[in-house]
Amino acid sequence: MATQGQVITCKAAVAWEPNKPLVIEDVQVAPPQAGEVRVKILYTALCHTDAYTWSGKDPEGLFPCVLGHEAAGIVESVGEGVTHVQRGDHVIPCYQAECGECKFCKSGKTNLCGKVRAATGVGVMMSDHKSRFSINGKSIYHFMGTSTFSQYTVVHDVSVAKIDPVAPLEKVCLLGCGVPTGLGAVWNTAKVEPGSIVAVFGLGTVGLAVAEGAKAAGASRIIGIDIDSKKFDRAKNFGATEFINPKEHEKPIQQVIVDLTDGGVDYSFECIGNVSVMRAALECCHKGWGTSVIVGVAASGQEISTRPFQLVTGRVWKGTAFGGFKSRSQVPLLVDKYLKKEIKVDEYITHNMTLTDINKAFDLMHDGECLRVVLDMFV
Ligand SMILES: NC(=O)C1=CN([C@@H]2O[C@H](COP(=O)(O)OP(=O)(O)OC[C@H]3O[C@@H](n4cnc5c(N)ncnc54)[C@H](O)[C@@H]3O)[C@@H](O)[C@H]2O)C=CC1
Ligand SMILES: N[C@@H](CCC(=O)N[C@@H](CSC=O)C(=O)NCC(=O)O)C(=O)O
Ligand SMILES: [Zn+2]
Ligand SMILES: [Zn+2]
Repeated sequence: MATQGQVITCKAAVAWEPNKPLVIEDVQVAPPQAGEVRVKILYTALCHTDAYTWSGKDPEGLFPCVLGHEAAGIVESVGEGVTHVQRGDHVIPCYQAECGECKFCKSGKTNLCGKVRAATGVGVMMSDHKSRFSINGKSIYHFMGTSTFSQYTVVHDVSVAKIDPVAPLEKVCLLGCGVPTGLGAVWNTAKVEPGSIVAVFGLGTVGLAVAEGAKAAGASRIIGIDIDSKKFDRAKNFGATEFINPKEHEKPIQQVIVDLTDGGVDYSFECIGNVSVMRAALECCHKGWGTSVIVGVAASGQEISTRPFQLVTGRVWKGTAFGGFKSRSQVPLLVDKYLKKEIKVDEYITHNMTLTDINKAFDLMHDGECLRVVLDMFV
């Protein structure tokens, strides 16, 4: 039955309130308006940023909403004026847009895009400042411009990347967030050179992707740091060469690392979202040139600090969003790299479940064994 131009009623996991179990609801998804695309989401993964917003600590978290931003699907219909994708295209929704025309996109200095960010930060579509999701007339907010915990979602056309239809959607959904973030933090943000010494704080999906990216960049030592030593064995397969558990040391972790590396590392990456660790990650960098990249998302109200002397003496503190990748143009290239077996993706998927099990899937994320859970949206 043709659905184009019609409201679609489908299943979605709705976050009615912070921290309350998500509820699988029948939601109405309005047709895409001009400059919008309605996507049938086939697979979505869960990212810790979904859990962060759900917790109520995200200043941009609005409820009720449909969370989710790491997914893959097929275009169901497009609104007026949309030319770069059409019905049937395989796509990855991109929480970081790329319009190619705004001040940010044209700067050549950042992957951030300004076109729809104000609207996506308040859970609505740009054209009319309204949501396309509702339940019996009650409006439900969008999230990160993606809302992939729904069988159908509406995104801005600048927030969707067309990919090779050969790619398995149940795998490449991961290229919507965590894996590109870690790889790009190394390749685009830090620009790690061959022979570098790298420290990775936090060996979840993002930290492992940092290790993978650092190995590909030719780093000579990749030091993995985690408070859970069970993470270490697996991290070897992603490129980490040595491991430190801060709990097993009396000295501050930055001092332990400085002592082990003749003065500090060339590059460090914080992949946790803990502001104390962010400080340690900066301070374990080598005087004169060491660069630390903040990747983890810290909750509202948290602040970073260090002695300014750390920066005066040449250390550099940076951050990265989506690993600095320009989404619409570079996500398809990452898919191609996966198809050529140049980057890992399957290895980050530890669990496969269904949309109905989404609350169990979130529980699993606290399990030390879990990296990414992929949900099949239509089982
Ligand atoms: N900047 C960006 O564009 C993005 C940021 N993120 C953020 O990256 C962070 C990491 O994401 P995932 O890898 O999925 O999370 P994860 O929870 O799977 O991994 C975090 C790891 O840090 C370890 N850890 C926790 N506290 C620690 C401490 N004090 N010292 C050392 N290790 C510690 C945990 O044992 C775990 O292995 C999250 O904050 C997430 O929101 C995720 C995607 C994109
Ligand atoms: N709303 C949050 C912002 C959290 C954040 O920093 N998000 C990252 C992506 S995390 C993905 O899993 C990001 O890319 N930020 C840039 C952006 O434009 O949002 C808060 O206010 O804490
Ligand atoms: Zn994410
Ligand atoms: Zn732009």
